Amino acid sequence: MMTMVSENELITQARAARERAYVPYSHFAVGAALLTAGGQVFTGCNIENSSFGLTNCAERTAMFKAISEGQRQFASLTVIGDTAGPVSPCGACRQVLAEFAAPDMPVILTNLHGDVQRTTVAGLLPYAFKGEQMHHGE
Ligand SMILES: O=c1ccn([C@H]2C[C@H](O)[C@@H](CO)O2)c(=O)[nH]1
Ligand SMILES: [Zn+2]
Repeated sequence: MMTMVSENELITQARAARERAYVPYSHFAVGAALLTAGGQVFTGCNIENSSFGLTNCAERTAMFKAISEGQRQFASLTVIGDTAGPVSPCGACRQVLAEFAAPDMPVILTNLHGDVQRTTVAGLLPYAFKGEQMHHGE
C-alpha cells in the first residue's frame, strides 16, 4: 500500500533539511521537501559558494536530487525559511519547478513560526516559458 505523507510530515522534513543548509555567506537557511507521486520524499537545502552565483537553492537541490534518481512525477513541494511570512521561492526555482511539475501541483510555503501559504506551480509562475514553445511551427 502506498503510504500517505501528511503536510505536517513534509514540513517536518523540510525543517530538518534546512538544518543541513550550507550558508556561511547569507546565514539564511532554507529547506525543501519534494513529494513524488509514488510517496517518496526528496529533501533539499541551500548550498552556497564563495563565488556567490554558484549557490543552489533548497528547492532546486530537492528537485535535482529527485530527477537524478529517476523520479519525474511529483505531488507537492514544501519550502521553509526563517522569514516573517511564508518564504517565497526565487525566480530561478520557479522556472525549474515549472519544467518538471504540473501547473496545478500544490506548493506549500511556510516559516519557522508556522505561517503557511498554499499555492501551486502556476500560482508561483503564471505564463511560464515551456520547452514546447520552442517547437511551434516545426
Ligand atoms: O526560496 C528560497 C530563497 C532563497 N534561498 C537561498 C539562496 C541563498 O543561499 C540564500 C539567500 O538568497 O537563500 C533558497 O534556497 N530558497
Ligand atoms: Zn531559488
